[in-house]
Amino acid sequence: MVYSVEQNTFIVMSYYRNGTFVDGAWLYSVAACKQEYLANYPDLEIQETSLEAHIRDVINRFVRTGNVNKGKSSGRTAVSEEVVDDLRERLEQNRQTSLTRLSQQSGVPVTTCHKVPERIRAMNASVKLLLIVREPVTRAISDYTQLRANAATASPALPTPPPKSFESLSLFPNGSINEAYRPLAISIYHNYLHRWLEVFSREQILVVNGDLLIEDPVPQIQKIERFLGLEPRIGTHNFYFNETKGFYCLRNETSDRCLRETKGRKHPRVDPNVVSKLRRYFGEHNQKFYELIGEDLGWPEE
Ligand SMILES: Nc1ncnc2c1ncn2[C@@H]1O[C@H](COP(=O)(O)OS(=O)(=O)O)[C@@H](OP(=O)(O)O)[C@H]1O
Repeated sequence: MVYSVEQNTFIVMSYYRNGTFVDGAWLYSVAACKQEYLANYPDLEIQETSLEAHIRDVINRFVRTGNVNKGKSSGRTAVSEEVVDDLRERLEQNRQTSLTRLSQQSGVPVTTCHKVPERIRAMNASVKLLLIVREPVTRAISDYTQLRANAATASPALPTPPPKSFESLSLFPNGSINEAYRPLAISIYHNYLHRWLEVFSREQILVVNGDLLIEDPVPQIQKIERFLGLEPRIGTHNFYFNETKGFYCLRNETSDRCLRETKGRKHPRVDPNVVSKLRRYFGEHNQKFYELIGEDLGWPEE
């Protein structure tokens, strides 16, 4: 069966329109999209299983290329979370991969990341941005924990090699720091923030302390409300500490809701000497970051 551009466009719109926002994440359903498609095109004879496969194809293509139909691409690539995860994984597997090669493998143009601030300004020059940062070593361990969890679930049918420790990925055998290890590199915040400050004024960006957001969310959310010029509505009555999860969860008149399991994973124990070494390494980078934001976040340097 050949689908028209109109039908494929309908599929993409229906798929995303029927998404639901649950526990801080968007969930999409092929089944809901299929039902809507069948209701909209009742006269077409179609096998439901082949329609499901087609919906998946169209969505994958759309995510990969930004197009609903096969054929010549517009040259623009939609960089979805999946694409970012794919890039990360490729880098994890082979840290020597050049940007050019990575770009060829993934279809993401090398310059795409560099253009994001300009593209956002082109969309809305007075946009307000939130930058949530955690102490860089904790962030790196969080990132490592997430990558390890993703690798374990990626292909459950295949035997996975035992995971490497955070220590062995962060340090070379001679004890020097592996600066190319992505979870560490991404924690050097000034490397990224300066691009945004070339495009947006400092007043347009609110830096939120992610560690305080975890410990005591209400004051941080209230800061965000003020920054966004929203009517103050959030208070302590909106949160309760969930002992099982070990994090604050949301509460309103009708329900309680925690962030999903992938948020707030237990981190592995990391050798305190390695943590100290990494904190010393981040010291000068943190100072550069503080200078850019005009605020000292007081992250430990040992
Ligand atoms: N209330 C509440 N519940 C659960 N988790 C919370 C909460 N507030 C902040 N956090 C922290 O959010 C971290 C995950 O957010 P990320 O932005 O790193 O997630 S992701 O990379 O987009 O998946 C996640 O990091 P990890 O603890 O390393 O899992 C949490 O510490």
